[in-house]
Amino acid sequence: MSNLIRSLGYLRVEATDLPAWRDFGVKVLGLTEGRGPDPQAVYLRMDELPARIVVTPGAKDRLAASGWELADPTALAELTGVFEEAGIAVKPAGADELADRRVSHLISVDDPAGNRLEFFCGAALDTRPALSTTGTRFVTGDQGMGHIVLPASDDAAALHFYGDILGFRLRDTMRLIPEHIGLPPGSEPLWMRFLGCGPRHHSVALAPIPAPSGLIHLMIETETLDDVGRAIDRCARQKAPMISTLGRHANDDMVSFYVRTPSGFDIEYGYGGRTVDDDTWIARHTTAHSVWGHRFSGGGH
Ligand SMILES: Cc1ccc(O)c(O)c1CC[C@@H]1C(=O)CC[C@]2(C)C(=O)CC[C@@H]12
Ligand SMILES: [Fe+2]
Repeated sequence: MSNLIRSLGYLRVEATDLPAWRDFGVKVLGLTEGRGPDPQAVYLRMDELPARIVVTPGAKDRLAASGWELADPTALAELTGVFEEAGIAVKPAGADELADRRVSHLISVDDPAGNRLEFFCGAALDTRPALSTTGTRFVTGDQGMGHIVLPASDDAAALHFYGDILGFRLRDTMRLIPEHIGLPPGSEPLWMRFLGCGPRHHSVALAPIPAPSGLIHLMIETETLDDVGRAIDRCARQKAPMISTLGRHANDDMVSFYVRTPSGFDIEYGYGGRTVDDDTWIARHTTAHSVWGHRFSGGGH
């Protein structure tokens, strides 16, 4: 058990259509375009970090890596030791990768399902404020940039890696109905695991749902409900494919909707998620994904 990771820091996405991503990020999501070392990349900001979503040109649309923030080089060295003890291959970063990500220290590993994770500290701060042209403000800080849902077919292996090795805490479990995720009825029970590393209810969830892009969704959270309502209006205006209605999740209380990105995974756009205290939190188990709403269409979920 390490308990060294503070929050979700950034995502690196490879995409085939960069102009579509710039428009989607800025005009639909209300993110702010930043500048960075790669003139071909699209840097999307939410706060004082130089970028939270970095989109680089690629032959395929895929999540290249999620980046997780640690407090300092001591914590990162400790985590490196935890991986080595567990027999997990650690790839140190070269000077080019550090410069590209604007962090002082970085290592990367693959989880048991093959999802690439990067762990970093010493992120650069951007002195220019991230002023969204849509007026949107995002909830980040010690809650990080949001949460991600990653594909993981082996439940026990995923729980061991994220729980026992990374030290994430299991915050909730949901039983999935096979028909809801496009599988034949009556097969084995399927579990979705929600884990957290800080005050945010979950920073990562793991689901046995295949995802061609390597990501099921990224959740980003706004400061007001009106920010979510205005984003729904922008989806309609920009013809961005909303794949769920507005709803409130049963576990983290988030009021959100889902929209498809140009890379085929989804953004959950939410407001009002709960924070938890590890000293008093009790992990529960549910079969209902929402208190109301979240009717999915189109995308198959
Ligand atoms: C159930 C739930 C609670 C809080 C969240 O932030 C959250 O994203 C979810 C899961 C939504 C979930 C999904 O990501 C993939 C497709 C799923 C499994 C469905 O088919 C219903 C719920 C969907
Ligand atoms: Fe989510």
